[in-house]
Amino acid sequence: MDSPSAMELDTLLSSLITAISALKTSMETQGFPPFRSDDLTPHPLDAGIPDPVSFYARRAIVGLCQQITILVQDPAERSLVDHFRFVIPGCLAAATETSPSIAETVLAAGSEGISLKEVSEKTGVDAIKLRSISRMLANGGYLKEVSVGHVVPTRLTRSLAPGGGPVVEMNGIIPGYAPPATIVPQVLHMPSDALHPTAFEEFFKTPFFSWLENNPLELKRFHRGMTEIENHLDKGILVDVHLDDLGPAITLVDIGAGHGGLVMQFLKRHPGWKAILQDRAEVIPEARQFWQDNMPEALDTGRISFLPHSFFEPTPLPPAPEDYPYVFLIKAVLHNWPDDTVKLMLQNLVPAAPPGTKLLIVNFTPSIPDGAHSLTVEDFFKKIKGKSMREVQKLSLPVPMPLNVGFGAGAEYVSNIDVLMMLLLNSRARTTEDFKELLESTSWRLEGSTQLRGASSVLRAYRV
Ligand SMILES: C[S@@+](CC[C@H](N)C(=O)[O-])C[C@H]1O[C@@H](n2cnc3c(N)ncnc32)[C@H](O)[C@@H]1O
Repeated sequence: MDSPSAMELDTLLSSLITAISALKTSMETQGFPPFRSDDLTPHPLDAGIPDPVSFYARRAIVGLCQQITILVQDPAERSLVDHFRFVIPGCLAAATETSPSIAETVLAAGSEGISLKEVSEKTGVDAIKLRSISRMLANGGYLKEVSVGHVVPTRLTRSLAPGGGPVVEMNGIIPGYAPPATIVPQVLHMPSDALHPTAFEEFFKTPFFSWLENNPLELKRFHRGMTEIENHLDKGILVDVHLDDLGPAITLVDIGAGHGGLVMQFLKRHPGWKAILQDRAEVIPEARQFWQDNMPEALDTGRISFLPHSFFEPTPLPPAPEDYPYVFLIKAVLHNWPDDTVKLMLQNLVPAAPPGTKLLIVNFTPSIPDGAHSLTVEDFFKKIKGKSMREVQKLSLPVPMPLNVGFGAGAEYVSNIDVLMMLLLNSRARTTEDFKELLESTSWRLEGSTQLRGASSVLRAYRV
């Protein structure tokens, strides 16, 4: 008879085979080429929005592979490997920061590859350091050492080369966001609220956003990195958020709107809608210019207007016209603030929100454990096969067994952001349960949440 641990491994393996075969079938149906680690051209699944089966199959494969790793590896070795993970960002920064960078030099060499000696000459990186760094990069799949001292690029090398993804820009601000992690034990007992210093403040003696404002170079890279993250990890927001049921005539009020790029897409999709973009006064001229450049007719017809106002103060909005009720939208803002501040922000909308007013929150949302269920990976892929994302959203399926909560490592990025927000801002990535509590304490009720193909979800609430 199988021992219990052998059975667990068997279940993981058969689930993995199911997920891989779902991915392969989906790719073949769409005429996509197979993945190849030496393919230097972007794969169609890495660009655009993947179909639902491919999206979930990739998540399941990553999650299951990690579960297999942690099941079979010596726990002491596993934890020691995790302990040393802080060396990885250093190597990623090393691969991107010189000019030319290690990554672009290896990528430019093409499939023939290049000797580390040549990479060292071209980039100016010390040959001995380069060897260690490149071996670490090879462990992560960012390049491959095919013979001693000779490396070839892989399909991941591009992600570290200029224009390849968010990491190239984000590496620039490591000196800001990595050091606070070193003092976590010293801040563990401090409350995570607006009244107490963050790990960042304990380390740098200044709040994170002030530090950014005082470091214009980092600030520039931070904003570029944010845009890249949205382009790469939250591609699903526009296509997967469906708001038709809100009615043909509403006034969307975007709180902390930035330029209001998503609102612009919504106004294009819903010709009867108007919108108000609220942000700090200094952001409004840029936002107005963005609309002037991209949708000037919305300015001319008054469909878009701007409200310079801090969300820390009660809204100055007059009651909405009856035929154009307000629908509030808060996108990619709340994860920057601790709970007490978020409560204040939600409370500040109430004066302009008669009972029934809708509120949409688009944010990173870590999963919570599903209730008891028996849905397996095999059932999951059978149920979503051939379905559109909208149909999949309506099925509201739990994460299939034996995957860990939220597909585990399949959605690891959200856990990274959760901890980063703790370190920098005494905040967190909030689950639906967290939001339920915050909303209920501020005259709102959570109606439900919808998963998107990306790192975010959309939560719907209404004013009670
Ligand atoms: C991470 S950005 C998100 C922008 C936009 N919602 C998006 O998804 O692209 C956070 C936004 O909050 C705004 N913000 C920060 N403090 C604010 C305040 N006190 N009142 C209003 N907006 C504020 C910032 O100016 C910025 O536009």
